[in-house]
Amino acid sequence: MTCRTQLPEWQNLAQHAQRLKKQRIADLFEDSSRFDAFSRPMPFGLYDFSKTLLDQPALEALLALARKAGVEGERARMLAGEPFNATEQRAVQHMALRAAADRHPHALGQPVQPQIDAELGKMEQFSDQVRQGRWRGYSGKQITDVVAIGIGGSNLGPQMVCEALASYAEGPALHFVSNVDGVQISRTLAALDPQTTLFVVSSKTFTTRETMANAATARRWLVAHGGEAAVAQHFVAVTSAVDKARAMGISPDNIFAMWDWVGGRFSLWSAIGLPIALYLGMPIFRQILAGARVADEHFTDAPLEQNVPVLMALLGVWHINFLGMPTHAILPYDQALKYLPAYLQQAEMESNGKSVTRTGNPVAYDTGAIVWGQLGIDGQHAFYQLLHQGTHEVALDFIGSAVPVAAPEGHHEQLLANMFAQTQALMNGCDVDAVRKDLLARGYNLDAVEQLVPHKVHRGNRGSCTFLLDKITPASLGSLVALYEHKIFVQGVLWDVCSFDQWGVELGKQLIAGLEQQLTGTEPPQGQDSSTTGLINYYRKLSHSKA
Ligand SMILES: O=P(O)(O)OC[C@H]1O[C@H](O)[C@H](O)[C@@H](O)[C@@H]1O
Repeated sequence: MTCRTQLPEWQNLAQHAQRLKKQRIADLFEDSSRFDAFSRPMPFGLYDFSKTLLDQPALEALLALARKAGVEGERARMLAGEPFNATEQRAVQHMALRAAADRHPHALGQPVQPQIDAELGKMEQFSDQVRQGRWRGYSGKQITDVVAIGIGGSNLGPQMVCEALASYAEGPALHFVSNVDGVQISRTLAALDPQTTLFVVSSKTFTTRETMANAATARRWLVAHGGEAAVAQHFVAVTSAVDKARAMGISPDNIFAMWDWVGGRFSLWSAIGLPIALYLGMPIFRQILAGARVADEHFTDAPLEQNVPVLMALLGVWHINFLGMPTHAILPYDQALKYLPAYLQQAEMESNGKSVTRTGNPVAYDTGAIVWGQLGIDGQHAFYQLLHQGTHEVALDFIGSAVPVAAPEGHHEQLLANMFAQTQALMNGCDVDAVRKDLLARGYNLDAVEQLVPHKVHRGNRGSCTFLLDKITPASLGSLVALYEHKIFVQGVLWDVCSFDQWGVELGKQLIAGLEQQLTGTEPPQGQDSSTTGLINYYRKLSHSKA
């Protein structure tokens, strides 16, 4: 495969970028059809990318790159269950988890639908039992609280979804524990009754140290109150390493399977979603899957120029590689989407934060966006100053919903007005003349006006995309998440990187055991750099003086 930067399509895009950098986005709106040309219906909503520095020739050049990179062929390979995760020789079949009955997905030649159906059935049975009070704890009481223990892909998806759809909740109270910092599990357990608490230990590998430490602490707490026999009624596991879960004393009946053809950060649709089913009920979980399926069908069937995740991916490449904007902020204007930025941060950065191509050659261009963000309305009072007047340009996704889930009179309009106002202010800015006029009208004297003008000018021309969902529902949420998943896939193809492995997280993990030993040891630390030695010694001095 030719290096991307040597493709005529890539070079053509560089020329378009040079041309457009002299252009103002606001001026592109002189074309009265701009909104129609640069927005698309998306499942359960509308995607507006008209407020970006893009015109029709540049958009066509981006689509040409997508064709040249073979997005459609690669999509077919992934869907066919080929070893698309090449460095681990695994299929990539998270779409199978929500596939229509007639799709018959395969992974490496093996049908996967029977396993998926069986696990969904098991989730249904178990979550119904717990929610209906038929599943009893060791003293015969119903379950009132579920503690979901897991980290990364085994935490972020369920936590994001449960927060988003909390208004549908009518099951047991739900608590998430991910951090090995003992404060989190201690505080969680302190407020709970062991007789009525169920633990869901989620870990694809069942080796993740943070999760294993938290599970062990929870287990000790339970056993101290209810004895060893209580584990069977109070612990369930979700994992692809069934043997390891059994070794923790969890009964095979209480182990929910996942598979190596589902990446952790794409796994909320599998039994990793068990906390969702317990909290919201299986019918809601199935609606989430159904919404994602609508997005999958859009992704697989819509032509590239109408295909929202393809357009999202292309815009990302445009911003990063041609307009020099390496960071991407996710700005939800809906309280429900509070944890979406954190969720997408893992999904995107762990997938496409790579610096070699699929054949192992160094890339000659930037990959994976640096994803960050938080609820937009809070961000306005925190970091938007930099978005409006800072030296960095940031790619921005504003996400709101037309119909609120619940809002006292006037709140939702105010929220949406804020979102639209920000996108306008960023794009239009406020030039010297407008600032001067405003200050004079406010009665400032001429000297003060001239001093203040440079500080108050907003140069504008800062683009953004807006996702306007009809309403946050289980289906629309499932669809939105699936659209971002597909964006990640397309970007991986455009950048020619392996999006479905994460070797970069391993090295740090390997060093932990040795360091743990040295922290607790008394011999002078061996084999460390002087920085780490100094830190260990400082820690030891304090921890010994505490003792
Ligand atoms: O589900 P687990 O095996 O416990 O893994 C939890 C997480 O930890 C790893 O370090 C990876 O970076 C993530 O991709 C994964 O989701």
